[in-house]
Parts: sequence; C-alpha cells; structure tokens
Amino acid sequence: REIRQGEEIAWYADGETIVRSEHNPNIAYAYDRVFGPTTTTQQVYDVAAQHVVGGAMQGINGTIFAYGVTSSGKTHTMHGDQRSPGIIPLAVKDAFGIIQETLNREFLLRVSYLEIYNEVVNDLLNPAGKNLRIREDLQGTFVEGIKEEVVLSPTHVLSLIAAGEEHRHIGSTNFNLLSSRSHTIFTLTVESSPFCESNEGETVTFSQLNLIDLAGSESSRAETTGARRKEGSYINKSLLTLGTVISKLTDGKATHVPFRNSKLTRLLQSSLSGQGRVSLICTVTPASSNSEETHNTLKFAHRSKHIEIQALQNKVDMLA
Ligand SMILES: Nc1ncnc2c1ncn2[C@@H]1O[C@H](COP(=O)(O)OP(=O)(O)OP(=O)(O)O)[C@@H](O)[C@H]1O
Repeated sequence: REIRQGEEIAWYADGETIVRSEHNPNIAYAYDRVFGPTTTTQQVYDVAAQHVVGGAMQGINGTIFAYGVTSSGKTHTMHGDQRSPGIIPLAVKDAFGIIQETLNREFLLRVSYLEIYNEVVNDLLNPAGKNLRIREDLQGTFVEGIKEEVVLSPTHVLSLIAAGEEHRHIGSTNFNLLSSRSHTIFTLTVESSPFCESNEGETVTFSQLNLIDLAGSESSRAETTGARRKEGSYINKSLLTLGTVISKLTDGKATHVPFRNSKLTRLLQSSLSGQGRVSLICTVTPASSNSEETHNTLKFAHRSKHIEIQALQNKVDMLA
C-alpha cells in the first residue's frame, strides 16, 4: 500500500543497522539483528525466538514481545496466518516437538491468555473473567483468578487462542482498519520432571513463556475521537511506562523503577528485572509518512538492548 501511494523510503536496512535516508549526516542505529522485507517469520523465529522457547522447556523463564506502530506487523509477526504462521504457533509447535524428543522427562503444559484493555485485565479464555486483579507472591506477579487450561496438542492450543481472539478488542483508527487496541499476553506454563522419581540429582523444573502482542505504539496523531482517544491514552500509559521502565533499567543509576505505574509493566516486572530470556522484536516501516514513529521505535529498541538479565533455571532438586 505504501509503495502504491508513492511513499518515499525514509529508513533502510544496511546489514544489522537501520539508517535514515532523509538526513545528512545520516542517523543510524545498530541492533543484534535486522530482518528485511523478504525475511519469513520462520527465519525471525529461528533467530529471535527458538532459544527462548527452548529455554522455557528447560526451566528458564522466557518473554518475547512485539513492539511497533499500528500496521507495522506486530500481529503478523506474533500470530501470522495459515500461509505464514507467527511466533506463537511456531513456539507451540516447537514446544510439543521438544516434548516428543525428550524421552526421559514428562511435561505438563498449561496456557492462559489475557488482554490489557484500557488498563483493565480481561481473561480471553473466560469471557466472565473481567477486570482481574494483579497480585504478588514470592514467585512474582500473577493474575488472580485467570483461567489456565492444561493442553495436550498444538491443535488444542491454537483452538484456545482462536476462541480467545474472538474476545479481543479491535477498533478502527486512521492507520489500520483492524487495529489492535489492547495488549495481549499468551502464557505457556511448563512443568517437567524426570520419568523415574527416584533419580537422585534429577530436577523438577517450572517456567513461564510469555508471548506478547502490544497495541500500536503511535502517539496521539493516530487517535480519532471519544472512546478511541480514551483507549489511546490508556494504551500510551502502559507503553509510556514500559519506555520509562526500560530507560531506568538501562541507565544503571536509577534507584526506583516504576513497574507499578501500569498493568503491562507490573505483569512484565519479573521478566524484565528477574531471571529469564527476553526477546524484543520491533516492527517498523520504511515509509516516510511514519518516519517519526519509526524513529521512536528504533530509539526504544536501542535503549532496550542494554538491559542485562540473567537466564537462570527454575529448578527443584529431587529428593532421593
Ligand atoms: N512482514 C510482513 N509481510 C507481509 N505482510 C505483512 C508484514 N507485516 C505486516 N503485514 C501485513 O500488514 C498488515 C498490518 O499488519 P499487522 O496487523 O500485523 O500490524 P500491527 O502492527 O499488528 O497493527 P495493530 O497495532 O494495528 O494491530 C496486515 O495485513 C499484515 O498481514
């Protein structure tokens, strides 16, 4: 569409760097990886997600999230479609594949699926689960009363996600007719233990894999009026807080990180500050009409690169 509309190219990829073509001297940002327009989601998965999913199956918490303005490809990346499955279906397939290959352990997988809409947490697997509370215990934050389903096959998980999608809030903005107005968090909880309980030295592991599709990160110019504008301010509150939290985590001097200022950052607190693997996928368009928003996304991605997180295994030693 952007090409048809005769848009200029404002940003382009050069190796692992994204360069602004409109400026002289050029502005450029370097990343761990840059994926160009011909990359498939499977290739993105192999580089940016597989090690996080593999880690979760071994007891290391994992979080993968997609960040970017509306229409830049977050949902395409996380959910995809039949022709090009996204990170979530690829992760689910991979998880069950690992279970089949791991002959000496048994696994229990549970899933939950929620959205944060206007700073309210709703359960997408249970339409009655509205305005749920976020609580804390020794293990971290959790959503009180959220429905968790034990899952037995990839098809089972995908049918639950499809049912959950029906309850998701989508609306119309100037940018994207089917724009996501809520943040969604799909969580796969993995428990595994050795088949033979008397195996001394073997461990029981427990971990969570959070796969997150954020609402569009655009600033107020995308918002129309009334309810849409209100949604925009809530979406931005969570994303603004996410930006502040990431800045504070990366500047090394901050004594207070405001995780509690939004639902999104409260739920991500243990992922961002605790132990685990995190992969942040930022989606951008080269088109000039979105040049400033693209710049904001690139700056966000650049700051986030400097967060250091330890990837530790959550394990319980088996008693002989
Ligand atoms: N890499 C890509 N390859 C092919 N099509 C893509 C790609 N990225 C996005 N699209 C297409 O562009 C459109 C908008 O993408 P998508 O819905 O994923 O954006 P989004 O960032 O999730 O937007 P929103 O925040 O509004 O939900 C969709 O039709 C999607 O299929």
